[in-house]
Amino acid sequence: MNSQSPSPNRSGALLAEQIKLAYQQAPKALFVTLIVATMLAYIFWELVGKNWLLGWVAAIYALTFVRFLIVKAYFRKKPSAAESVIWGQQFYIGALLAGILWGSAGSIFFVADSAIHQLFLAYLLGGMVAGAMATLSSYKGVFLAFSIPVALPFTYQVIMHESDIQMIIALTFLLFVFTMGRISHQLHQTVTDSLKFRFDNIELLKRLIQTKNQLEQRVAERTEALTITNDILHQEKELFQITLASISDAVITTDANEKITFLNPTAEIFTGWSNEEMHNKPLHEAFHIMDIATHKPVPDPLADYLNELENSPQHSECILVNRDKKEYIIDYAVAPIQNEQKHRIGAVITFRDVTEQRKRTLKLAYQAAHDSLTGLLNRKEFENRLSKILTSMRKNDMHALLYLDLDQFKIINDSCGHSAGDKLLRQVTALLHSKLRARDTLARLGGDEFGVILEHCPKDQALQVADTLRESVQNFRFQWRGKTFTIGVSIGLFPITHGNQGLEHALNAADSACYAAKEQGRNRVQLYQSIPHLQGSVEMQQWLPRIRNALTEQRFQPYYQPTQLISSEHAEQEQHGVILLRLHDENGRLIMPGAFLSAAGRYDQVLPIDRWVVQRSLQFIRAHATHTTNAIYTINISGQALVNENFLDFTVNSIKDSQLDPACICFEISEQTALNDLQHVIRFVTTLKELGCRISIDDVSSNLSSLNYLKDIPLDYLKIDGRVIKNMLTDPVNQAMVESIHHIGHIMRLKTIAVWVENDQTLQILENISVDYVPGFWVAEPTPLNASLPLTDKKG
Ligand SMILES: Nc1nc2c(ncn2[C@@H]2O[C@H](COP(=O)(O)OP(=O)(O)OP(=O)(O)O)[C@@H](O)[C@H]2O)c(=O)[nH]1
Repeated sequence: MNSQSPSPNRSGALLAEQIKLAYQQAPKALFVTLIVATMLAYIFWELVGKNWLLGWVAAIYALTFVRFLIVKAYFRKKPSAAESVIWGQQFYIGALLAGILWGSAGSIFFVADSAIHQLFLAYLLGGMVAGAMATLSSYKGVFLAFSIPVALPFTYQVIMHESDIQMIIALTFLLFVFTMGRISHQLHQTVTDSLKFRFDNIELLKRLIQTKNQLEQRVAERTEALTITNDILHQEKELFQITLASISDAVITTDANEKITFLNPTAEIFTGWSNEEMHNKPLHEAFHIMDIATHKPVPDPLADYLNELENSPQHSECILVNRDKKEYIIDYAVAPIQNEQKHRIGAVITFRDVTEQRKRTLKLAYQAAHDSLTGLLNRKEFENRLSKILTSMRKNDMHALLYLDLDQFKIINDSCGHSAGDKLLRQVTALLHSKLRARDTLARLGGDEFGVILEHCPKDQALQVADTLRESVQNFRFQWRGKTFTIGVSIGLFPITHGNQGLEHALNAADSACYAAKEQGRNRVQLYQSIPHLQGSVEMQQWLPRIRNALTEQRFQPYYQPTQLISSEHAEQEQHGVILLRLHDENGRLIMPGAFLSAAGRYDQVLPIDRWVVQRSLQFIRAHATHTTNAIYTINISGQALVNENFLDFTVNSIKDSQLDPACICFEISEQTALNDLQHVIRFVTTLKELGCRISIDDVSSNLSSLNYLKDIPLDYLKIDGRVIKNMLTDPVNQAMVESIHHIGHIMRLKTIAVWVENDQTLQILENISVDYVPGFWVAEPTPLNASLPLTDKKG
């Protein structure tokens, strides 16, 4: 606050202080007044009238007493600044009255003829004024209120006597009073200034105290906030430490200079170093890692991440070599630690052991790419590698693809069991391996089929390699429980050159060549290019989509050919017939089964065809069962269908669903099929026989060993091989064979059927032998099955 322009509050306080100072001086002044008044009365006792003197003294004493009481009341009351004004006025009046009384003393005690007494009076009144100057100056105006009444009566008295001495006394007295007035004014000013100064100091002090309090408060608040922050930081640190200690991942933190600042317990276990040992050590001392592929140390694991600090941590796999030189495969990630200004102040490396996981992954990958029996690559992986080779072919590259299929491997399985077959496959694998270069690829493509890729191997050299393989397999002797077996291998060779048509073509070509090798008598190498009916093989491949389309477009057509009963031994009039299969091609031409069945067999399409045939035949038989009684319909079943468990279930269910009498259905299988897989055939035949169906066996020759096997199959009909019938007229041996087959058949309680009857003489001989039935073109042409028409034949 500015001391030059005090505020109303402040000027009130200032006045109150001045009044207070005046009151504080009052007791001493009043006391002195009493002494001086008493002394004055004593000195002038004899010189002035007693009444005036006593009256004056009584008045002084009374006034002084009253003023004393006021002073006392003031200190008791301790008035506020506002109340002080009244007290000041009372004080003022008291001083004025006192001044008037002392002024009256200047008249009462004036001794006109005694200059010494006048001088003494002047001295005494001057003393009172001087005393008033000292005690009343603090309160402005009070000094004048006292001094002027004191000075005037005496001055008047002196001046009235008009002597020089008295004039001098009067002037000197007035000068003194005036001087006292000036001093009083200055004193008042000084008191006022010092009071103001005091107020300023108090104000300043107050503000200082206030500021100090505010500062203390802020310090207290800051301290409290700091304490809370410290607490939070401490808790977070605790949480951080506990989290790091309890997580299963290993964690290492570094500062900006890649010096280690912390290792969590998992990291301690993996690295073999403790947190204390590694504190402030370079990262690589604890985190010594190597590249998985090259096995070379990774010098600075953080280097790759420096440019990617903004990105989320990238994971990498590497080998961690610990303190004891033990190696782990780890998956690790690096993340930067940044300050608020985004400056890197360190890094966090987290890692975990993926050794087992990696081993499992490798194992799974290995299993996915390898054959479990032989350990060779499987077909899928073989195709992958072949595909890669084909796509990376350069102009002059020459490779070769071999397709190997063991010959008569089934015999080993059938006669010695599957485990023997497995053993043979493993031994053949080792044998083939030993004949190939390390860079060649050998794979097991399925069952007894192998594939070989001979990289950078021209055709002639590949032919030599293929023949070496073939010869090794041919010379190989398989031992099983004291017996020795030999096998062969048929190999198809496809030279891979720049501009080949891709993976599928290469595989099909090698497969076709292998198939051709089989066709030509097995145990040989067949070069794809040199197959004269190569085009035929390619055509065969084209049958796959055609057969599929024919099935979906319902272009297969069943035909029916009746069989004639020629034996007179039979009283019953059974009507027999065979259901045959034909195909209408895309242009409506009729295709015989010989054209597509081998392709169907090669490309696994026989089963869907057989299913279709069974279903359509049963529909047809059901439709005609009302027209014809005692009719038996023969349906041909392929070898692939016979060994298929689902097909047997399908057939049984279809017959049950058709609600036909199973006795009117006859299933026909070929002798070769029956002998190939006797076990499956017996199961198939027995199941259908139990259902009530009949079974016919086709193409039976006079091979005694095969007839011996057939004893075990519960058959109804025996169809004599057409090639034997055909030459009966010219070859008596054939006729004898037919007789013996018929004879054996009858002994086995089977009815015999002779096929390929092309003339009446043959028919006559067959009637003489008492063969039971004769089918074929000689009897009746096959006719398309039409559900609406009754069956007809040439019989009779
Ligand atoms: N032991 C054994 N046999 C298998 C395995 N895989 C398939 N086979 C059999 O291998 C045989 C292969 O059949 P084919 O190639 O038609 O028989 P093959 O006797 O070699 O006849 P050709 O090849 O015409 O000379 C079938 O009998 C399968 O059951 C296997 O892992 N172990």
